[in-house]
Parts: sequence; C-alpha cells; structure tokens
Amino acid sequence: MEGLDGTHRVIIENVKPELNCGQYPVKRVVGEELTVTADIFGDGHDEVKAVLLYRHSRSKKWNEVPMKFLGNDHWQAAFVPDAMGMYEYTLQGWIDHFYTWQKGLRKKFEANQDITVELQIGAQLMEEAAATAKAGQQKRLHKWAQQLRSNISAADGVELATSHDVTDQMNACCERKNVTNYSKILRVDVERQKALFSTWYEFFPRSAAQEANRHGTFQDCIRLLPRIAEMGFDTIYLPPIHPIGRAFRKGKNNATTSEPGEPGSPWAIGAEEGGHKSILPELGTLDDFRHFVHEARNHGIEVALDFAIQCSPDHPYVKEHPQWFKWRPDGTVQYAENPPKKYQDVLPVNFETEDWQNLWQELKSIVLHWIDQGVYIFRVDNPHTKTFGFWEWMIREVRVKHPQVIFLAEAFTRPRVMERLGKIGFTQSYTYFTWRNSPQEIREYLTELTKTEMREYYRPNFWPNTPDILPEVLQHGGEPAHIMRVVLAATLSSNYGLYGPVYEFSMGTPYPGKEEYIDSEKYEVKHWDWGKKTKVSEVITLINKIRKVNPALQTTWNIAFGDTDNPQLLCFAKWDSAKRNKIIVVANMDPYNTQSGWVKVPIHELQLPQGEQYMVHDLLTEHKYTWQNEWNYVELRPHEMPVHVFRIEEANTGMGHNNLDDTWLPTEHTTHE
Ligand SMILES: O=P(O)(O)O[C@H]1O[C@H](CO)[C@@H](O[C@H]2O[C@H](CO)[C@@H](O)[C@H](O)[C@H]2O)[C@H](O)[C@H]1O
Repeated sequence: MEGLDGTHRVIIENVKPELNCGQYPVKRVVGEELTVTADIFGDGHDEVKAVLLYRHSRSKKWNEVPMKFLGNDHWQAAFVPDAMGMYEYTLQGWIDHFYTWQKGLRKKFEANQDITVELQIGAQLMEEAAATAKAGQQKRLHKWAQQLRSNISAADGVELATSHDVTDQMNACCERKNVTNYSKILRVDVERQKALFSTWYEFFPRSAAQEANRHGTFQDCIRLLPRIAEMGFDTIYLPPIHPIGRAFRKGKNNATTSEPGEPGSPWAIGAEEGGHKSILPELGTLDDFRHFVHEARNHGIEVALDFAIQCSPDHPYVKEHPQWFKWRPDGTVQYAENPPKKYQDVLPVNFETEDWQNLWQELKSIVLHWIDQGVYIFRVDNPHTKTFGFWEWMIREVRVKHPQVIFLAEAFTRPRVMERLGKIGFTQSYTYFTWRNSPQEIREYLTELTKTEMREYYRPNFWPNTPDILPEVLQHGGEPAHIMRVVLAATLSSNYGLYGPVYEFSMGTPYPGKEEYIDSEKYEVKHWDWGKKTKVSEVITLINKIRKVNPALQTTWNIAFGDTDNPQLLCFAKWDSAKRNKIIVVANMDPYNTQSGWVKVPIHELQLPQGEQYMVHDLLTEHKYTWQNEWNYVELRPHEMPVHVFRIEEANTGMGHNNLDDTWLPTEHTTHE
C-alpha cells in the first residue's frame, strides 16, 4: 500500500488541451485566452469542487481560477496570459463537504424531514473551519455556528446556512482536504501578438533596383519601404541574402549549369566570401543591412530572414567541418533533394554526424548572429528535412533568451510531419491553402485547422503563391483569381503572405506543365516597375487596411461557415472575442463566371437576433445592403469584384465606421445585388 493515498476520492481526466500527454505546450499569444476543460468527478453523490491553477514559469506562485460545472461531470475554466514565455497549468479537485452538506440540508428541509442534527453538523463544520481561519473570520464563523446550535427555526437555519455570506466565508476558510492534483503540469507557450496576426511581403532584394540591368541593394530595399508600408504589410521576408556558391550554380529556369554572369539561386548558400553569417557583396554590407532593418522598423515593418540549412560546395563549412557532410566513396556528397525536386547546387547537412553537438551549436549561432542584427523573424526553409530534435532544442534555446523570436516553418510535406513541426515549437506554418480550390475544400481544411486539436499548436500562414508555386488557379484565372485568392488568404487566416512583385505587377507566366513561374527570379535578377499600381495591388492595400481595423480578421480561430445553394460560393463569418466586430465573407471561387445564389449567414455564432434586419457593409466596394434572417442573396461578377467582405453594422456595436479613407477604394465598384 506504499505510495497509495486511500482518502482521495476525486478523479481528473480528459483534460483539454493536452498535447501528446503533455509532452508539448499548446500555443497562445499575449492576451489570448486559454480555456481548459476536464472531466472531474468523485464516487457517490458528494459535491465536487475544482480549480485551474496557472503561473508563468518564472513565477513560483500559482494563480487559481474556480472551475465552472458544465454538467455531466464536465468542468471548464480559463485564463488570459499577459506576458510572453512559458506558462504552466494544472487542475485540482476535491470533495466539498460543506457544499455537500448545504445541498443535503436543503433537500431534507424541502422534504419536511427533521434537520436538527443536520444543523449541528453544519455548526461543527463551521467550527472546524474557524480553527484555521483568520481572527475576523473566526468570529463570524463561531457566531453562525452558535446560531445553528441555538433554538433557530428550521427555515431560518436553512436560510442562514445557505446564505451567500456563509457560503463565501466557508469557501474562503474551509481547508481543502484530500485534494486530487492532476498528475501533470501542462504548458502553454505564449508568444507576442504578431505570432497570430501578421502580413508578409516577400521579394528578392536582387530585384529591388528602380532601374533595369542593375543588381538590387539594401539601399534599393530602403527605397521600397514607404510603398510596402502603405500597402499595409508589417513583415518583409527576404530569400537568403548570403554569398551564393559558384560550383554547380544554377542558370535561368533551374538549368543545372549557368552562364557567366548569372547570379544563381540565393538558396545555394556559401562561397569564398563567406557563409550563413555573411552578406552577398552585391547587396551591400552588414551595416547596410542593419540600416535597412532599422529603416524598416521605422515604417512599422519587421524584416524576416530565410534560414536554410544547406551549403553550396563552396561554403566554408565544407572545408572547415567536412564531418558535417556525408561523403561517398568517390569523395563527393549527394546533393540535396526534396523529392521530386532536386537541388543540385547544394549539399545537405548530415544530422547523423557524430559531431552533432558542435553542428547544433553552430547552427544556433547563425540565428543568434542575425538576432544581434535586429532580425526576430525567421522563415525556415525545408525544416522537415532536418531532425525534429534539433528544431525543438534550437527553438527552445533561442526563445528562452529571446521570446519575441518567430519561426515560420516552410514545410510542404506529409500532414503528420507538418503537425509535428508545429508541436515542437514553430510559431507559424505554411499550409495546403495554396491548393484548396473549391468552397468545399476550403471549408473542410479550415474546419480541420480551427476545430480540431490542431488549433492548439498549428498557426497557419496562408500564401496564395510563393516563388516556387504558381498554382493552377492563378495560372489561368487572371486578375479575378489573384484578387479572390489574396482576399481569401487575408480573411481566412490572420497570418498571410504573398510573393509580392509578380503577384501585383505581372501575375506571372507558368513554366509549361508545371505549377511554377517561368523565368523565375530565383535564378535571375528582375526589373519591376515598383511605381506601378494595379487593381490587384489596390485590392491588396485595401484588404490589408480592412484587416488592421477589424479585430475579427486578426484571429484565425473565430470562424463559422454558412451553407450556400451554389457550390461555387464560399460563405464564412468571423468575429472578435467581444463579438462587437463581425465580418461575413462571400467569395465566388469560379474566376471565370458570374455566380449568384443564396447564402446562409451563421446568425447563431454571430449572435444576430432572429428575424431582425441588419446592414451589411461591403468594405471592398463601400456598398451597403439590408439583410434579414439567415438566407440572403448575392451575385458576384469576378471581373468586377469576386469577393464581398461585409461588416455587419448593427445599431449599437460602435463599429459603424470603417476608419478607411476613401482614396483606398478600388477604381471599379458596381452594385452586385
Ligand atoms: O523544397 P521547397 O519546395 O520547400 O523549396 C524551398 O527550398 C528549396 C531548397 O532550398 C529552394 O529551392 C531553390 O534553391 C535551391 C538551392 O539553391 C535550387 O536548387 C532550387 O532550384 C531553387 O528553387 C526553394 O526556393 C525554397 O522555397
């Protein structure tokens, strides 16, 4: 019987969230509530009480939140973390003998039974509580106990014993006995708000020059900042900025050989000029880079760097640390791959090297080096081709000292692998959104991301395109598809990004038979007319403004879909935690044809009164319509505006004005209904 405690009567199980039996923390941002539920029950019929305990891992003291009984032995409580870092939470439950007694007393009284002895038991419980209570409390408890022992009438006794004063006092003073502590201390990783709400713009600094035939520099990047900031982006993501290898350098359109003067792929990191901690001389110096980061911050923008763990054969590591690569009998290293893609210009690092500890330290030092230059966001290239253990360690080590650092996992691979990367610490993750084309597919995918356990650890970042991916819908759907996809990315997910210049200016041309851009700037320096405004760029600017002033679009989690009678129409609603800001998005996912039909507004989730009218204000076109009940009619012409982004304007939400200045309206607006 050693180790047993026979007096514990409460069971705590089915605790949610609890990832992999508590092995991994769930995720929240500062100010974002964590709701914990559990089944908590005891034998017999005695009354159970339970609390949620939480604390920041820096603190010794637990905070306590009483759990609410939801019925059927199910309990719930919540807390809002107010600082970055790791929090801990756990649960406690016990039998509340005084509450059990109170309930029994009332039942017996109502059944006209004699309660004389019951009142004496109550007095005894109060006296026991008084023994450990503070002086002031003791006095009150003794007074009540005395009253219960005196000739008090049954009715008065019940009234006194079940009064709020007595209940509150006993809750405060009663020593909890035989408390069951949940067997685990669970964790929640609390990050800054940008982890949940961010707007990314990707461009190649090599193509940042204003004039043709010149390699872009960080100075050129600085000149782009006002434009990118005006478009509403808060994160600039640059593909690798390091020296590019010469051996096996890639040429135009992924050719395995290059012509003299071709710049190569920036992911072929490392040359005689240096490796992952150096800068490609054509872009400028380290000081230029720091200046760019500083100027970006002055425009409200953070710079995110690419972290790609691979080396050109010319990388200094290859000579200095040959043990970090897997050499074949012929003295070569097999080039890197992400099947079916072949990266003939780079060598993978061998994570099974016996020198793995030095390798890990060196890789961590790369991240710390860029943190020292003011970079706090990293887009991690192909994390799924490196070991999970490394990422878990590296992210933890970095974030203990720098909790503001954000890691975005660029893994397009099998679901279990992508999920694991989220669990082991990646802040945000790329997703399959890029290939979800029908309303039904979007609905199913978003349901998986937001209504399953994934919500607890996988923060999606939606990208309509990347330099590697020109999905079919964008290849053929032209401007309507580009507008529809970017508005969907920006409204479905609070984190979204796009590979900007090609999206805004030319919409790109596919490489025949592939989902890729032809003449990609991955292999060449491009010249963009950075002063150009297109309808696509104006809609991007507008949707980014809409995101900024509508809290409903600053979270991914509050979403409900509405049925439609036309399978080409997607309808969903989003709201903020206070339910003051409510958005309905209706998209025509057919970029070629006008689609119309009836859409069912999720009025229950939006808490709209049944039967009453409400005004929907299209923030993209400024048109307003009066809707009523659930089912309403829409018609969306893709060449005018393929999406409605409606804000519901009820009389007293205080959200009647969108704070947008009209100069940001797109040039064409037409009434659709
Ligand atoms: O493998 P992914 O599709 O996830 O793409 C990412 O990683 C690739 C390898 O880093 C990268 O590919 C580019 O760089 C390679 C190395 O220089 C080169 O061989 C490829 O042709 C080029 O596309 C890709 O851009 C990145 O997003």
